[in-house]
Amino acid sequence: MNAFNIGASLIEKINSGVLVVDESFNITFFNKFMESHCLLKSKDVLTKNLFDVFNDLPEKWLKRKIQSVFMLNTPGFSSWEQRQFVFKMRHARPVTTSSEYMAQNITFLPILADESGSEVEQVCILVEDVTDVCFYQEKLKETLEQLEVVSRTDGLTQVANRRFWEERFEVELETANRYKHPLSLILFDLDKFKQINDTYGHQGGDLVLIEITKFIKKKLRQVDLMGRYGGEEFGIILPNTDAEGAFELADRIRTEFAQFPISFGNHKILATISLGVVEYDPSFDSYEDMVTRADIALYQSKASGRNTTSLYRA
Ligand SMILES: Nc1nc2c(ncn2[C@@H]2O[C@H](COP(=O)(O)OP(=O)(O)OP(=O)(O)O)[C@@H](O)[C@H]2O)c(=O)[nH]1
Repeated sequence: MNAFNIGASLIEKINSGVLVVDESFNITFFNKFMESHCLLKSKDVLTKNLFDVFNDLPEKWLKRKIQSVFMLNTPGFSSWEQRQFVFKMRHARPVTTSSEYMAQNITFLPILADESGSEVEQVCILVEDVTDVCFYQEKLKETLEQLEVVSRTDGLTQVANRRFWEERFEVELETANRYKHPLSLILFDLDKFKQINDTYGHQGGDLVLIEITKFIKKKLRQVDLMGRYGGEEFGIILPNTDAEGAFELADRIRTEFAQFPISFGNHKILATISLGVVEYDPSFDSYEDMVTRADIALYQSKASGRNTTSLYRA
């Protein structure tokens, strides 16, 4: 077998698509890979126009790509990240991707009329199946997104953890300061939570923390952000909300939660919360200043018998 025959036989057997077109986009070569993945026979497509055989190709884009190889005598490339596939072929991988079609890297190679010359006679289109790469990239992206969510979420209650909540608080405070928008903070704490733990065990206590956050989440707007500040202490940032609005929301949460029985085995737990509310004032130096003031108001609520809402006043 001479070198030419070896080459021809290899091209038929490689696990990539090889298709050659002339300057009028007529197909002059179509290998076995293309035949089996496109369910077409070579004898039926040879001499036919590429865009008649495949009527769902991105015609304008593909013509430009092929023409530039003819004109410039340099290879061209298209990655699956730019265009997931050019030839619509189903992939046969035992994996689930977001698309049922084969992800492809496409290389466009010039074929010269004469090896010593520079006139491009035909263009070879090499179709590489990269469905696996695409699948693992998607998985990696998904995992990174999940990791990001985990890194800013409190594991027990699924609200923002303290670090993320404080970061957002700083941003909201700067925004309120710059645009002179109101901003309020509610700090709340479960009443006699130690007693709840002592009566129902830690699991009962954990359930109360989960249920209170779920209960409150439903009452907040999309832009509000609840975070776990400490063990049984939580903060709610309320952008574009003044003291009056924040107090009204806080007290509504308090009264409604006090009447919300939490089922724990055969028990119904009725817990209450104490709350402290503060509105941002430009004299505050930082979000910590605001937390300190909300904490003073929260302390007042505890001191006046718990299950109370207090507004901080300078
Ligand atoms: N189950 C459970 N308990 C927690 C968690 N974090 C903190 N605690 C408990 O919360 C209790 C807080 O007790 P205290 O600070 O004495 O406050 P309290 O009993 O709520 O009393 P007041 O705040 O004064 O009404 C402690 O017993 C902590 O162990 C948690 O994630 N799960």
